[in-house]
Amino acid sequence: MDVHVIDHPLAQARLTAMRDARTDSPSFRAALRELTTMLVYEAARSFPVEKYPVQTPVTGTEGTRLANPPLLVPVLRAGLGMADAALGLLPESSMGFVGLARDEETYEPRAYMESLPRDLAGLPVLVLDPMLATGGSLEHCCRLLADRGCTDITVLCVLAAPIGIERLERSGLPLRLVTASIDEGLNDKMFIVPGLGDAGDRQFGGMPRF
Ligand SMILES: O=P(O)(O)OC[C@H]1O[C@H](OP(=O)(O)OP(=O)(O)O)[C@H](O)[C@@H]1O
Ligand SMILES: O=c1cc[nH]c(=O)[nH]1
Ligand SMILES: [Mg+2]
Repeated sequence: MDVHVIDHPLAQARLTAMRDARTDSPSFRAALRELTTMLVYEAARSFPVEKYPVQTPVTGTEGTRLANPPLLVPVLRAGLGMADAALGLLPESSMGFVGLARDEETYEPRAYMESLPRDLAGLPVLVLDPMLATGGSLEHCCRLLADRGCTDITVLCVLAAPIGIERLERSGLPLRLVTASIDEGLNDKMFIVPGLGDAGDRQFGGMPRF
């Protein structure tokens, strides 16, 4: 599996703001939006393009556009904070939604929402979820996509734990990963260390569980 870490100084500065426990929800959401713009920008570097004629005020020339804009799939809740920034860079894209909540005892994902096109053959998908911890949630999401015929999945994360990356690798699913960091590991509650806490709660409120 191709894993790409975005170590640009501006991306790392936004990530640091998100890690900082003193960062409040509005600033956390702003840093996530800005970091998502950078992750999407880098992930899109390899997207196929097509040429088409455009007229400038001076003359005719050749323009460039994405040949096949991806479907965007934020994983609720935490991925919602990446959706608007991704759509801003990819305005031609459509959006599907997957709602998953990790069980606090088994750490397995519980699916509560799924709104996706029935047939994803030929359509690349950009999955948005800031956290790859055990990998259960993203494996579940990517399997839903592959079951609908998707063969080209890019997962965008803020943080990835090595064990989660290994799980996605073992899944054999057709995906690549773009992340701002590969962290050290997980604690006994399966939170990423050093991490940033619960990405959903830090954006939208909730009780700390780590
Ligand atoms: O790799 P995993 O061990 O499966 O953990 C990662 C998942 O945990 C978080 O969601 P959470 O279940 O906390 O739901 P939320 O977004 O509603 O907070 C996160 O956004 C991922 O989806
Ligand atoms: O560290 C973690 C692990 C899973 N989900 C989160 O939001 N944070
Ligand atoms: Mg959460």
